[in-house]
Amino acid sequence: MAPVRIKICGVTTPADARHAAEAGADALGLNFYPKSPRFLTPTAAAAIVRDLPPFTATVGVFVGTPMRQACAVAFQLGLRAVQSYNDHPPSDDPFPFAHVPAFRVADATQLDAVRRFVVAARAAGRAPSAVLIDSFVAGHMGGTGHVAPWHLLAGFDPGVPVILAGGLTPENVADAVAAVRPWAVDVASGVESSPGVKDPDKVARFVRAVRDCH
Ligand SMILES: O=C(O)c1ccccc1NCC(=O)[C@H](O)[C@H](O)COP(=O)(O)O
Repeated sequence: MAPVRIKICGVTTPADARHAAEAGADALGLNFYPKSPRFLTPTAAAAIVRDLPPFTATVGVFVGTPMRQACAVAFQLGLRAVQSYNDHPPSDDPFPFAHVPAFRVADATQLDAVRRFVVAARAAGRAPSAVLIDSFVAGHMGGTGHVAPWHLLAGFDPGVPVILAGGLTPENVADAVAAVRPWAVDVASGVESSPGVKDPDKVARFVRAVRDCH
């Protein structure tokens, strides 16, 4: 099995970000959603990006932001990817950024919507680089700590890589990988001591747990 990639989402300080990168995270999420406890201004995000080792990917998290505007922030900061929560394929080409639409899933119908999104985006020449599947919690866009429906996701193949998010922790991530076989895993609250504050020990244990998956 190819190694499962790891994104640590919602880092809020250069020290937390650097530690996650040094612990072995492949990617870090920088959250630009003002209602999130993990929210960053572009200036604060720039300080984080500047301080990272060279080979760690940075992903901008945007909720309801027009793609053109999200790409402008990504361009300014030199981000690798744009994770978006818009409900339809972008009408602007996110090139040169990897586009990762995020979906909050509670039932099988919503997985059909993910498949349809990928087909429509591909037909428009804007296939996503991956899709992020998160749990559905009414009134919350992400970072909820609630587990996604792994049983629905086993064998789910939308035609692009799947990033599994939602309620992952150092303790349950190996079971999640065994059940879903995702291309990557994503965690925010499960490696924190309080909202927006990463716990270095939890981050290191999360990365080790994923690296130990076979
Ligand atoms: O983390 C947030 O506060 C957040 C708020 C609004 C939209 C997205 C958000 N996070 C995006 C992520 O990719 C999280 O890692 C994902 O939702 C999983 O979070 P968690 O269940 O806390 O691990």
